[in-house]
Amino acid sequence: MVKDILENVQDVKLYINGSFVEATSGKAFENLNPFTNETINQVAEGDTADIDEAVRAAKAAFKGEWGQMKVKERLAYIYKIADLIDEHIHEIAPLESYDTGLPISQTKKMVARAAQNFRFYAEMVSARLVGDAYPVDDEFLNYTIHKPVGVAGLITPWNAPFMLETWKIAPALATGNTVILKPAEWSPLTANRLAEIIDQAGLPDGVFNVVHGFGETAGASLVAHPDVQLISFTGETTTGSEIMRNGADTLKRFSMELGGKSPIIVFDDADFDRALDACTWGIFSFNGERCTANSRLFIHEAIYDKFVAALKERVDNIIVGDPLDEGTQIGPLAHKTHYNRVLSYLDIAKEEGCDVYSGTVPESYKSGNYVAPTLLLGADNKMRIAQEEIFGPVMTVIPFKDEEEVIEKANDIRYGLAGYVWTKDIKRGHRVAQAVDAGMLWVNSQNVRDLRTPFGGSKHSGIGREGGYYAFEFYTEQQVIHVALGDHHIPQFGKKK
Ligand SMILES: NC(=O)c1ccc[n+]([C@@H]2O[C@H](COP(=O)([O-])OP(=O)(O)OC[C@H]3O[C@@H](n4cnc5c(N)ncnc54)[C@H](O)[C@@H]3O)[C@@H](O)[C@H]2O)c1
Ligand SMILES: O=C/C=C/C=C(\O)C(=O)O
Repeated sequence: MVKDILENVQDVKLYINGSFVEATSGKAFENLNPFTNETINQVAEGDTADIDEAVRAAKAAFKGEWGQMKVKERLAYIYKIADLIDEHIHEIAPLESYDTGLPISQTKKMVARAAQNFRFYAEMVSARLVGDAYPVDDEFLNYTIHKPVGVAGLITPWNAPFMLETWKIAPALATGNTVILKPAEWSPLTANRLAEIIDQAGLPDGVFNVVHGFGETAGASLVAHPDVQLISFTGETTTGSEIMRNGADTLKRFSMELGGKSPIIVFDDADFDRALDACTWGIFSFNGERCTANSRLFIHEAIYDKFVAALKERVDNIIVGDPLDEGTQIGPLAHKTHYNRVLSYLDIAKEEGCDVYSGTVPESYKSGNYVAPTLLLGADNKMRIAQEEIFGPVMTVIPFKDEEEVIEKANDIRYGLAGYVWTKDIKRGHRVAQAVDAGMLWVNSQNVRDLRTPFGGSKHSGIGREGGYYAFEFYTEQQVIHVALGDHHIPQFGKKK
């Protein structure tokens, strides 16, 4: 069945105003399979004209049926999308693996999480999208309501495309906005599948639109469009800055989920085996292309040798393979360009004096974008390989002596997305977690998500938060209504005495 799905992948069109259409320019770009670097299909290359068309449709839908719809009815569509995703996991997950190189066992879980994103926001909106009341004695009742903002522009990356797209689309739609998604150009297949699912769910035309294309053209036009009220962006830090510059003239509201170089700190009293499991999973799952990956390991000097020996054994035994094989733990990186960038960091590591320890890639996979799981040993936090986001299955390993030193080093970086602390000392666990400058910390755990909590980073890792109530702050406009309950005093300007 999977073979049939992949052999029958069609060219991808734009989804605008309820129809699948070619780009206005007639142009298309090639989509490659990271496993073979062969062409999968052609993708319609949207640009300014298509963004204009999509914005027109989204604006009309917002003013029309979708904007007028009762909340219960709107949320029924959101639940329907969740159900349809669940029904089609077994075809969406292989498409995602085919397009990105992510192992199928992991994409299956991510697709299930995507369905959950829709369900979660339908529940959040029905139970929690409430305003506040501010009675003022018997003079006023002031209260707030949340209104959708309008047309939402969502710009997403290729590293976990389906899950990250739905993490934005679900709250944007559930709160009543209309949406234009600009997916990453390296991973268009499942965004297209989502358009088909949303079409099947029967949402009114123009409520959800997908414009494929490049960041510099389609993405930039979406950011600059005066009728797009907000941009939620996930991607690289430098792209985030560029987008903020380009959106300044039209005063866009921004949510920025950006890069990371997150520390995992393992103290000598940590549960050794669990810390080892978490540390390996945290850098090598998603092929290391995870924003919250623990890409900097700080390991206490008393257990450094033993922990590194155990890590090497894991690296030797990780199953590098075909992303569509159930047993595969690491697949090829999403694109040749990114692969070359990640490899360039292995050269930099050698130049900076690290001991580069890599697993192996089976000979039969040499045409894919495979980077073997790699440890950069004997590193110093000042090195480029400790400061820059590599975004591959590569972990920088740094020894430390004491708590004060490790906190300073963990924070000596421009990023602040996530962090992980391993210790059996509960006081130290809290203390160190609170001292790390990052948006999200986990104590004695890998990156386990709770959709209710604020997701996002500090410093150069982002602005704002997604998740739970935090999505309401971003995707809705709070309006306050002041109602006089009696005849309070009004100054009488210009009234003759
Ligand atoms: N903090 C988070 O939640 C989070 C989650 C996932 C990924 N990321 C980060 O994303 C990066 C990897 O993703 P990527 O390489 O796709 O990022 P990227 O910044 O290159 O691209 C992301 C998206 O932005 C678009 N884009 C590029 N230039 C644009 C422009 N000038 N105007 C508008 N849109 C533009 C791209 O086409 C793509 O859709 C990593 O840095 C990773 O850490 C962060
Ligand atoms: O690449 C960014 C993805 C972040 C989300 C997670 O790591 C996750 O939710 O598992």
